[in-house]
Amino acid sequence: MHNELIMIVDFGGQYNQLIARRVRESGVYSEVVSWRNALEKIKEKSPKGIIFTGGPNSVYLDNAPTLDAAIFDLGIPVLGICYGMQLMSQTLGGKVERAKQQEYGKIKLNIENSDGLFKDVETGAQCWMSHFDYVSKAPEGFEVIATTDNCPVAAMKNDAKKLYAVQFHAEVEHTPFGRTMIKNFLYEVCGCSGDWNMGDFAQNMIQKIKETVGDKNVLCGLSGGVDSSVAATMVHQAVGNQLTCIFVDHGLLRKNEGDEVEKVFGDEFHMNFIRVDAKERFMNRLKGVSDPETKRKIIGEEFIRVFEEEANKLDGIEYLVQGTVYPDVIESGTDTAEVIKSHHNVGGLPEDMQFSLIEPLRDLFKDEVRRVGEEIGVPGHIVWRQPFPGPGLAIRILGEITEEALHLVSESDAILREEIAKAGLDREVWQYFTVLPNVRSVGVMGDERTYSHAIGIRAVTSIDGMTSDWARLPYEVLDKISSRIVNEVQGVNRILYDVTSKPPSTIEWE
Ligand SMILES: Nc1ncnc2c1ncn2[C@@H]1O[C@H](COP(=O)(O)OP(=O)(O)OP(=O)(O)O)[C@@H](O)[C@H]1O
Ligand SMILES: O=c1[nH]c(=O)c2[nH+]cn([C@@H]3O[C@H](COP(=O)(O)O)[C@@H](O)[C@H]3O)c2[nH]1
Ligand SMILES: NC(=O)CC[C@H](N)C(=O)O
Ligand SMILES: [Mg+2]
Repeated sequence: MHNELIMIVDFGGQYNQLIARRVRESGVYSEVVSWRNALEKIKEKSPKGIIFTGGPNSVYLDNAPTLDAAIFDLGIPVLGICYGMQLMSQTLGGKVERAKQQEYGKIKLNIENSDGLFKDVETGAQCWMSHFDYVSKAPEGFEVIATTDNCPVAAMKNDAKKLYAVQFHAEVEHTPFGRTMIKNFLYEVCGCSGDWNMGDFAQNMIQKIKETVGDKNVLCGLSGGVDSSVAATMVHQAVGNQLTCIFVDHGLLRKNEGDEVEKVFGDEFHMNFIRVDAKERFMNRLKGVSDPETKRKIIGEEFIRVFEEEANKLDGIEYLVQGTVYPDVIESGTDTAEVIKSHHNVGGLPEDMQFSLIEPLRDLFKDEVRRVGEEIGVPGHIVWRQPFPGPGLAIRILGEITEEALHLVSESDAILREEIAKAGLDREVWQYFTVLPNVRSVGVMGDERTYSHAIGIRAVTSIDGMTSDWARLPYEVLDKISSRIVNEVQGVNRILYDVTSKPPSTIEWE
């Protein structure tokens, strides 16, 4: 029942879970642990290999994250990436310094030895770098296996001790041979056989949920979205009727969404389903609030209060299931990563909550959740729905949420969705919606001056929501959407198209 495991030691880098998913994609299970308790966890779980991530610190400064050198004597293969390589070097007697020439972006890699780690990788291949510091001298016993024009040790290894390290980020898409290299580490170095896949993940998780829940009852926050539908289906397969799903209509949903969700869950799913009309209480609490983080925290708390009230009407509810996914966790801030925005279901949770949480998808990215959904039989039209954030239209209205603002956003959004569907782009574009930036400008309609709202269109392509690019919607489609919105939604006289990627923007505007 126990799968081969690769342990990923987190030093606070931006792409840590990307490493985890590359490993999983290659057929080996992986988990991320903080550097603070890494040694203990590694001893407890005996992984087949260890990967050190990148991180924002410099290894030679006081208080930089570090590790007991004993980790290198366990006989378990280690791959250090960026900060991880620098830490390995310094700990084992090499030298790390601030580079005169920092490397950021796409860089050519000169490979000097292509056995093992670089099997099937051509010299001169492009890799992606992001560092100020560099290894100026490899530790004794190490062979330099790659360089770049500015970096004398871009990769190094000590075959006898099974220690490997690279300065570049093998986990990002911009290092095209990264997947091959990670596979080489797993299969050539660690000797993994590849005994893991998404189907196993789902079945193991269902078993684990069954054991955790026992004979207690469970509530699930169900939005009708991808993540909570997949989570609810897993829990339903684990404990059947002990599960009750609660769908909160907070008045911040898209046009007709409440009725559509109720219909789908009534017709296609055979779970206990309750729809709660909570518009008034959400609107009351949000009155006069315009700060984005305050909105998120209020919404996060109010969701829980609604769940608690519903739980008290039922018997023996101990657990709350949420469809939390990894980007919700990392963007809400962790002990090593910065807060980008408090997702209502993680950073927005109140401290005094009466439930224990069950979040079966917490370590996964959206595209992985979709694969799990397909494995366990969630209908395609739900698995491939575009994401919609829990705080809903509240974070697409900049400033205070009023009835007028809600009307402008939901009506314009309905037009946008209709036109995207008509153009057959709804699978191609990852997420698309309108926002109310809360600016007015002058226009002329029917020979009269107007001073009305602008509406922004946001449409992005993405794989996992962690990074995204603006979608190149055809001009004709944009034209149609623009003219329909200004004609059909009173109070709008200007349409903007958001042409920023993430980073530096985020997908939502708040
Ligand atoms: N209207 C709602 N009613 C009940 N629970 C909700 C609601 N909106 C969000 N949640 C809870 O918060 C979690 C996070 O919301 P999020 O929008 O990220 O996921 P989702 O709605 O399930 O999927 P998607 O990303 O496809 O929209 C959900 O999985 C669900 O548990
Ligand atoms: O359930 C959610 N609760 C939230 O508080 C939240 N904030 C953003 N999102 C969704 O997450 C993805 C990444 O969004 P950002 O680039 O705006 O951070 C996008 O798909 C967003 O729609 C949220 N989902
Ligand atoms: N991306 C990283 O891991 C960076 C490591 C270190 N902070 C440097 O700048 O060199
Ligand atoms: Mg949602």
